Amino acid sequence: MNAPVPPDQVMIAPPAEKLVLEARGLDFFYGKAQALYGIDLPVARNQITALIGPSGCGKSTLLRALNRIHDIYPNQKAAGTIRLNGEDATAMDAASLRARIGMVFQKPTPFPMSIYENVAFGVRLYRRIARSEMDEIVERSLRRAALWDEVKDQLGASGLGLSGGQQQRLCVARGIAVEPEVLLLDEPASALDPISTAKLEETLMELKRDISIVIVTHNLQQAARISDSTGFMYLGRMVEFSPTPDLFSTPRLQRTRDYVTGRFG
Ligand SMILES: Nc1ncnc2c1ncn2[C@@H]1O[C@H](COP(=O)(O)OP(=O)(O)OP(=O)(O)O)[C@@H](O)[C@H]1O
Repeated sequence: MNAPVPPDQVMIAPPAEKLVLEARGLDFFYGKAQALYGIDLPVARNQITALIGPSGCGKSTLLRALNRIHDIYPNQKAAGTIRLNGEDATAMDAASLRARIGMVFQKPTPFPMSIYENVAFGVRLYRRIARSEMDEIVERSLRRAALWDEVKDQLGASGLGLSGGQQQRLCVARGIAVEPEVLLLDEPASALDPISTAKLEETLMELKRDISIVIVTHNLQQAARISDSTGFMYLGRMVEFSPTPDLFSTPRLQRTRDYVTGRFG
């Protein structure tokens, strides 16, 4: 008898009723070059989902596809299904989609305007509201991003004058001010010192009560510390997706084991 062939993919997804966002069979192309192959990504509500994998495996591409950033590049194309709270996200217009799925990038990207305006700007794109209500939204968002105490006396100062860690939390505040259902973060701590990283991680752990989070990270300890589920990607494929403790302590596939034990990557 032949030995059983090991599976080339393991997917231990959260129960369907817990999913807020779900990608299925997602392919992505930069011109003729295919960067994602049939990706399945289940994102559970009020959880942190981490994406890990070696450089170039497609983690950023996957986040960008979920946020439909490729819409502005004529040669980039995604195919497959993406459902957001049961709705077909590929049929939504990009602006409404981005109000519901926010994104924070690797480098802090505050706008060249005041701290207050950085947070208010996105809200104004979607709603016309009175100044007093905007003040409340700005304060609430800065509090939830754990930045309020550090900036409450300088809301009129430029966002560019903050430290890198503060700028990144400002970007989180900007991202959550529009109250998205999902927040995508692409290596948000890669430019931060350990103290700012710890603050950002605490912020994310707090935020997940209200917002579902997907985070790309190269820092395996960070994924293990803060996430509930982890997806390991390799060469544009989702190789193993499991509850985080399982993926790190008892990975099913050899390739995942090699990566999480630092044998390659
Ligand atoms: N703008 C682009 N045009 C063409 N190919 C691209 C572009 N951006 C990324 N790619 C390719 O797509 C693949 C996936 O890249 P991606 O940046 O998504 O990987 P990643 O896992 O996020 O890497 P890293 O961890 O280094 O950020 C790579 O082969 C990369 O060269």
